[in-house]
Amino acid sequence: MEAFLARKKRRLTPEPEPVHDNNDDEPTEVKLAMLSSLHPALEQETLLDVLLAHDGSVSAASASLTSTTSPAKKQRPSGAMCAQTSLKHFAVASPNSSVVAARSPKKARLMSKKGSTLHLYSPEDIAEHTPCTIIHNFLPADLADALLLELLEESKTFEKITFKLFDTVVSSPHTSGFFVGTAAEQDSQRHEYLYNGARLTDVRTLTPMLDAVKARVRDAVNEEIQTRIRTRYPGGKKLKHQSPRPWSPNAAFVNCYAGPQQSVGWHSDQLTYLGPRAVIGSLSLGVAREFRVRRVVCPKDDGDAGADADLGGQIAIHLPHNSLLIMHAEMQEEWKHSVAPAQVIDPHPLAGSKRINITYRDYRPEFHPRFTPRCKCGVPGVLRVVQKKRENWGRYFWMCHASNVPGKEGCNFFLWAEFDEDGSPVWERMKSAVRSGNGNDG
Ligand SMILES: O=C(O)CCC(=O)C(=O)O
Ligand SMILES: [Fe+2]
Repeated sequence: MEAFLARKKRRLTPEPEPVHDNNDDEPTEVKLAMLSSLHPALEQETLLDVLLAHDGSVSAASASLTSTTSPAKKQRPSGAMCAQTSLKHFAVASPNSSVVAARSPKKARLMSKKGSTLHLYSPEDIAEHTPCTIIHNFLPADLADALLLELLEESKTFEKITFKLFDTVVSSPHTSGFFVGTAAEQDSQRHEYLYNGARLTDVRTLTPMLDAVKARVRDAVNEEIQTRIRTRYPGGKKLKHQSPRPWSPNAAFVNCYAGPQQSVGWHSDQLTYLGPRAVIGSLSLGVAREFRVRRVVCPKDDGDAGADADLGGQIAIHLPHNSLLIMHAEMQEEWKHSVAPAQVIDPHPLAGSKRINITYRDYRPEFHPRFTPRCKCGVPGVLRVVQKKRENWGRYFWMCHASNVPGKEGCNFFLWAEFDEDGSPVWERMKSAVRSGNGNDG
């Protein structure tokens, strides 16, 4: 919820097409990429149809295309009628992810093309092509409806979040409320934690229903994490810096989107209090909206920081009422997400045009601001990851957050973050970096 502004458009540099050998064992999307490299003027949909018509033989498909009289003309398939024409339309290789499909290492990653949106509905497609998994009809229907009604009532007193962006104070295009488990946590959140460099004044305690649902979300998320590790991560092992401990949510941000125009801009969630490789459980209630995800692409050279960050298109995950989306450990560092304004919505019988979203989060005790590095402004720093420069790509660092406080200037504090294999901070190594002068090179 901390970042909701659309980023500036940057120059895009096309990525070279992957080169593959002709091999009958290749999955369809790889064959499609081969065919595409042989017939670059033809649409992927057309190529797919021809490929299927030739039983997956690239050479036969290619020969038939070569003999076609007007190859550049798009040939629409007859009877291709569905909401999602084909996932194969989006096949490109993606070189810079820490995660590969464990079961099918040769499989090309599907990614939406620049400027296009790939719409995903089924849990299988979402698990395969995004860093998320989804569980539809997560709660018993009555409980989901009751929780929705309770939060619609709560949301009447939610506020837009405001923060300072450069010299302008901006406010989020939706409202939010923050809930924690106990009165002690409420007090600590009000007086010790910072969000966008500012204190939260409105911190509430979890309602009994939010608390009961938290336990269900916790169990489901832990199961999904294990499945993800087993089936998709290299060697069936958790990611480096991912916590091996069970995910244990102790806070919930609740967002209310009061109509189709309310939204949240492209962002990654702040890792400052969650630590690296954080997992988030996100429950949607009310009107169905599109949750968009986009991979952060490593720029080709540092001379043009972030130049390729917009390369590739976006994937829209449809979030109906009562669906639980799990953002897995690879999400925040390597992907960005947003909820775009909607052109049209289907009104929900209880919520009208409103959508409620609950993100359950696990605030790790070792990332309490009492322990994290403080800058010259005297406030705890913010934890970020290098996403815009090829050099040090994916490395974590602490920096000053005070520049986001309205009316306050920040300092140039910068410190590389050091974590052990399980993502716990290694403060000693960070302190020695400061002593040796390596902590302030940002
Ligand atoms: O509304 C959603 O589904 C996502 C909200 C979100 O990204 C956030 O609160 O950080
Ligand atoms: Fe988010």
